[in-house]
Amino acid sequence: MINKKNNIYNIMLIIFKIFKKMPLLMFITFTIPFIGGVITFFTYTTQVEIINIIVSNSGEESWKVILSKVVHPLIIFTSIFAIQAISQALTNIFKNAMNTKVTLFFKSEIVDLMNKVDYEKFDDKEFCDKLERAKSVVGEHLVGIMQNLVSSISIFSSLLSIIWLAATSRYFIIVIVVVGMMVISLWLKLSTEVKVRKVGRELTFQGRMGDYLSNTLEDSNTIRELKIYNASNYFLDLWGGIITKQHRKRYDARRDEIRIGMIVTLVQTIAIFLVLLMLLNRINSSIEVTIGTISVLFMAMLSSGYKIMSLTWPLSKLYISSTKLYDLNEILKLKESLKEVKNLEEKKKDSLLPIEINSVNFKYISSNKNIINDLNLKIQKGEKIAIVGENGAGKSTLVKLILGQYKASNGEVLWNGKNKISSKPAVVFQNFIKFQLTLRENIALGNIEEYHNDEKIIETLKKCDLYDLYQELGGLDVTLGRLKDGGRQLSGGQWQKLAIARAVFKDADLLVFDEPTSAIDPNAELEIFNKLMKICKDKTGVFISHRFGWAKNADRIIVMDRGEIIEMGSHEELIQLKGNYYNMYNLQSSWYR
Ligand SMILES: Nc1ncnc2c1ncn2[C@@H]1O[C@H](COP(=O)(O)OP(=O)(O)OP(=O)(O)O)[C@@H](O)[C@H]1O
Repeated sequence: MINKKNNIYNIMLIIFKIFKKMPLLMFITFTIPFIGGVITFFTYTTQVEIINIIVSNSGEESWKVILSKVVHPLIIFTSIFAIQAISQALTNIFKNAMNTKVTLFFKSEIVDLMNKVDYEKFDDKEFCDKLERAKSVVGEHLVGIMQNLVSSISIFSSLLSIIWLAATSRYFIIVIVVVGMMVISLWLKLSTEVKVRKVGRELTFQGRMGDYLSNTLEDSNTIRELKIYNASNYFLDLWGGIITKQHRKRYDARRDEIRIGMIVTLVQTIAIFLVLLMLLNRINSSIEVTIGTISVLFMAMLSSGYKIMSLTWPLSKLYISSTKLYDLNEILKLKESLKEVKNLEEKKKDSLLPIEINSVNFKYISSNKNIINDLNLKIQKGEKIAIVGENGAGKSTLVKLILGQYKASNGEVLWNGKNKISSKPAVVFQNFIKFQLTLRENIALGNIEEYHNDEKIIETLKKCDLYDLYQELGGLDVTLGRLKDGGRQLSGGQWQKLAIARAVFKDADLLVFDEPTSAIDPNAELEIFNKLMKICKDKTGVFISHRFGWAKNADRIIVMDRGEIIEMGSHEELIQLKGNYYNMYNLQSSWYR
């Protein structure tokens, strides 16, 4: 049984996914450094050849004759170096291309999942945590993983070239000793490196805490307050305690590393000594073993120590960082299971109306009580409905059910007689988005097909009281917000009007406004509300607020309390009823008198 949390399993899974997506690019990116490393073997063989030529001719020939004999292997030697330099440059080019594609691929997979998954999933804490961790992997983290993979391949293949060189001695036991030395040293070094890194990771919270305390201690405002309470020493002790603890843990981990480092050096020295002994023993009995082979293999084995050290670095990093790949794999698995869920295809001609809510109960995943209780409501085509009620009454939840974002726990919601929503209404949410894009984009995102329809955009701006802003900006393509240097800052009210304009631009037959005027001052509020009523003249409008003043002009006012509709009717009817609406209306209107 495979442990799904196993780091290596998760790396393999991600590599497989990347390979499926971009087989050629991945093949090239991994193959070039591999070849670059393996051809080191030919630098060794030419070195062997050069040394052998020099040794065998040193007594008899003049230096010019020797030089003429080594010219050929020297040319091969420099050509291999040139090929390795080119392969290095090519690896960097392909690596960068692959990093960009990999980031784009996984990011779009996550965004796609977020679009497809039921809205309710975002109330599931476990899902949200997993999603956050998966998102954090994509980008820098994944790029780091790919870099480490490529570096590991390159170093690993250069180690292979040493094994290949050992194999040329035609003495099998030498290959075993060389491979054994490499495996043992790599395993020992890798296990300690992983241990040290794990300690580093465990210390990240302590590190952040230490930084926080250290910065706090140097902050003049904090010093002022700590001085009053005479508490600086407490903070100093807290900080001192943390850094001493960190130091001790790191020291323990490093002490192990030194011990293992000594064992590794011992293993390598013994292996080199053994190989040397075996080769010297065969020097007179075989033509395969020459001074050249011995000296080059000796130097190559010495350099393998350094290569193993440099391989443990990317490998241990790869191992540690791949713990996060588990979350990414889990999220991608969920995406696979949603493959069948096609993005809602907008059938603009399909009307959503009337909307019938029949005996609906609703409860959030994270809550154990009903937020909507046995609610019945019918919204007719062309109606303007105001939903009012105190904070937490369930107004926004009811709207989420109307929008089809959440499914009723009991009962049914029908859109034009169907239990599935087939087109999207236009909505202005309480926490609307301030897109740091141009004025045009902020409106056209409501209906991207009309992106170039300047006339319609300007008409919408006029309807939503934003024509002055448009004139002041001098065009539709001016960037809004803080992101761009010189970008135009807007007030909260202006941003809210933009969100309203975006919804109006959509041309939907149902418009929903969840607290559409909360950021707008009371004087402008009534004006905007009256405008919204006009905008919705031929449409159906659902307005939510816990302010009662502007609901007067709605065809029907729904008063909610604790998930139930407690009163329903026109303003006049509810005033006559002298119930909750009457009391709250009078109370709120007294604030403005
Ligand atoms: N995602 C959620 N998970 C769990 N409980 C929620 C969630 N969203 C809202 N609630 C709870 O449901 C109840 C109704 O919230 P809702 O937002 O529908 O009220 P509201 O009438 O729109 O309030 P307000 O006027 O403050 O916006 C509240 O008790 C709230 O805490």
